[in-house]
Amino acid sequence: MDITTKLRGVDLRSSFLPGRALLPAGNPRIPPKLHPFWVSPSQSGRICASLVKRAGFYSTRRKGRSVRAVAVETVVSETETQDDIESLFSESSSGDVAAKKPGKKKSNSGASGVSSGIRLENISKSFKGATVLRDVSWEVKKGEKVGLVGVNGAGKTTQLRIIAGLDEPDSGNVVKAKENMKIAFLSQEFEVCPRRTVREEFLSAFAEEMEIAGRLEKVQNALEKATEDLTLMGRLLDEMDLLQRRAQDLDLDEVDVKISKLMPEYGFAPLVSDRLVASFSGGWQMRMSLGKILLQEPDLLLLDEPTNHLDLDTIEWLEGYLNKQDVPMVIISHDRAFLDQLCTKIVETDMGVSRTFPGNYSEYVLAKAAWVEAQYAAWEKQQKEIDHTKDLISRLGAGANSGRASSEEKKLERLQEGGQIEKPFQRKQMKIRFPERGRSGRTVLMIKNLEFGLRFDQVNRNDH
Ligand SMILES: Nc1ncnc2c1ncn2[C@@H]1O[C@H](COP(=O)(O)OP(=O)(O)OP(=O)(O)O)[C@@H](O)[C@H]1O
Repeated sequence: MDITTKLRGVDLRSSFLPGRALLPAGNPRIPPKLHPFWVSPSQSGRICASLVKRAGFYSTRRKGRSVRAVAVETVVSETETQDDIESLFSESSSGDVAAKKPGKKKSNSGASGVSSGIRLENISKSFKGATVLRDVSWEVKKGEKVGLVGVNGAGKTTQLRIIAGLDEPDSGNVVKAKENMKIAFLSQEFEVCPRRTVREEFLSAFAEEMEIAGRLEKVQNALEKATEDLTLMGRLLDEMDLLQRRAQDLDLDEVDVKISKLMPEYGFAPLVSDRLVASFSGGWQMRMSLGKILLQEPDLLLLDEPTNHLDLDTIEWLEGYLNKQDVPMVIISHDRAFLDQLCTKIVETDMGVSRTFPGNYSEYVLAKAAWVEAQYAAWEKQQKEIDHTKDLISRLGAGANSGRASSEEKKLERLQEGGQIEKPFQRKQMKIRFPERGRSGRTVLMIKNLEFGLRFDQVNRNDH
């Protein structure tokens, strides 16, 4: 039976006034396709007409009496409405604000043995059986800017990904100065949304603050509509109080101030606040991306090739800006001048092994050359000693000198097992020579009476 047909001519808007509907939990007499809202004629004032999609009369028994009731299918189901209201409330309304407070976290500094930043301890990582990192150890502290260098595929990005928790090491630890450390990662692909305005883009950095602001607004709206339901009003007021305390902890009122202060630092005039991100060049989008990251006040900043695709002016701006920050930083860059301007320490990864050199890139190049030289000299000296000992053993042989021969053998064992110095690995430098050639003159190539053809037997051979 089509209940809607039966209702034809009934003006629902005049019959049902805004309000909440009653729910006849699982009443089997209401057709399943009709949403089980029902109101008896005496309760008809409690349904919101704007929500009504279909409705119909039906008979039911209440307290032994047969009553005519109305089944109503609503646009928004009762369950959804109920869920919407419930979604406004925090999981725990105990008001444990401190536990949720970001930025004011309990510091366990010292417990890990790292006062600030992070330390990599014996990190190893292989991909498909190929070892990329072998017992890699180094650290970065507050005020330090570490440049990660190495040839393509040396494992630089892998180290950043392990620090950021995007990859797991096979063995070893990343020791952090505190739990829940905020680690920011600026990669070559700047994370900006082209459809946002500049101000909206910066606002998106305050995800938690924006969530609280949005929830506060929803609770406020719900409160205005809940004037007839005192229980709900009470719950909403409690929720509002909780949210307001969280907003205070997060300095919600300061968000706009922070953005207004930051924009000129990044070169954005107040006038461009409402311009779309899409209308800015890559360099300006990088500024937004970096700005958003630093607005979150990270404990560690990871930068992977930040200067790629940037013009010279923006690179210089970036150098100046990063130089003023004392947040621990790890930078991967093939731009030596950039590393020279910023780095306080260089960590080189070569054949899976890392070595730390104090200073900037140029200082690293000199120190590395000196290290290779010293290492080579030490290796050569040890090789001579090994050869000499071997020679001595073979000459002493058995007999009266056997005692001395055996002590030399022990010495050789010690040299070969424990203290053997590794020969420093030096990559072959590619040498490209362009021989001097005289000027070619005006005519570079002249072809005269050239003929070309194939013999019949050659054509046949090619066919097979
Ligand atoms: N998820 C993966 N699966 C398989 N191999 C990987 C994976 N990630 C990295 N590798 C390999 O590990 C090695 C190190 O890669 P990584 O990106 O860390 O090097 P890189 O030093 O950053 O190189 P580049 O300077 O070219 O960016 C490379 O040989 C790479 O192919």
